[in-house]
Amino acid sequence: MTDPILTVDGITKSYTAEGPPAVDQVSFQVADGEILAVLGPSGCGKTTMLRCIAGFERLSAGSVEMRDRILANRHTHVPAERRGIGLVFQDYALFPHLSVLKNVMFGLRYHTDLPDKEGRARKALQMVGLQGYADRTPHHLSGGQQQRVALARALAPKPELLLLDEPFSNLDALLRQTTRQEVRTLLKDNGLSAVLVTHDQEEALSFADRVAVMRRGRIEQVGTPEEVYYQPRTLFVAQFLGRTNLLMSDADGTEADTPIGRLPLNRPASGRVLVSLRPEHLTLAAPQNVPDPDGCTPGTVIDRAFKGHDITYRVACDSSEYLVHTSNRFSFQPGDDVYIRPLEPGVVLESSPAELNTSA
Ligand SMILES: Nc1ncnc2c1ncn2[C@@H]1O[C@H](COP(=O)(O)OP(=O)(O)OP(=O)(O)O)[C@@H](O)[C@H]1O
Repeated sequence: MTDPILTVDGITKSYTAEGPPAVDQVSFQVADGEILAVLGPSGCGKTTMLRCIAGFERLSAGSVEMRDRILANRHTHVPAERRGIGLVFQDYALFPHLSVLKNVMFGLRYHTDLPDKEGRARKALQMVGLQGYADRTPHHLSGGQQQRVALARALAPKPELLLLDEPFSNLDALLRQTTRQEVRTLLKDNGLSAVLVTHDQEEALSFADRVAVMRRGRIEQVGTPEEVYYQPRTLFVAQFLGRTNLLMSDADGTEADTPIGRLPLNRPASGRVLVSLRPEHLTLAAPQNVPDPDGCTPGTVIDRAFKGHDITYRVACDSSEYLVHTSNRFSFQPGDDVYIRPLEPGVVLESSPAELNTSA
């Protein structure tokens, strides 16, 4: 990693003396200009972690550093307004009676010595493409535009780091997609570093350069979107990031016997292991197109979900069901006999097969 802008080292936050901490020994770094998404289900501690970095919560343990400056540890707690961090929340928290420009200038309230606050605020509005809206009040803007005003307010003080807490979740589906694309482009064009917290897998995968998957106060895996999606380390990550096929398998080195035949593995393993295969890593073929069924498993199509550019099939093989995601060039109907064939190595999960029923 190039020089990290943010180093979070073993931070822990307990609200109560009993029970597990809300944030439990979380460590990660954010590189200069990087967007990191922290992805996890409701209640896993994402907001608490962000509030610890922002300075709204005191740490129970660990440290937060920005560049070489300690923001928080056992002895130090730099107040939020002196951390040089910009914040954008789910509810834009704009003042309805103030103009867009005044709302953005509010972001500069601690910068008492700044000579031209209005000029700075207008530049921030320009960055988010709202220079023509300075005199309007927020309720004359769409949800996406209001969120961009909130972003301009956070950007006006020129923070070194932006923290984004579910910033797109109040927007409807289409606006959410376009707004997050615009915000990503804006962050990238300006070389800004950001931490986004979200419970939305698609948002994390499409918005971030790296994704940290969080569960029960801990980070379970950090990697590029492709790594966490295609090479999940645990059952939780495999299931939280999308649909997957879980195969109880017997591994002997780089291969395993699985319910759908012998399969190469992404890493060597031995004994009883749980193997994950995404639906798009399986394909189907009609029996007449499979002269040599070696490496294929016979099955029957149970149902299909047509999604325009692709189709997801549910296929029964013996007593198990598998999901198979194919392009719409291969079309089968419920009841069709098919062969199911893996296209990629199986991904060995660190989770024990016994966790299969207790992974929530
Ligand atoms: N101020 C508080 N006092 C006591 N417990 C809290 C407080 N804030 C959060 N918690 C608890 O800490 C845990 C983590 O909550 P947090 O809001 O950080 O999770 P989250 O992942 O952001 O969830 P969501 O996506 O639903 O906001 C939860 O069990 C929550 O009830």
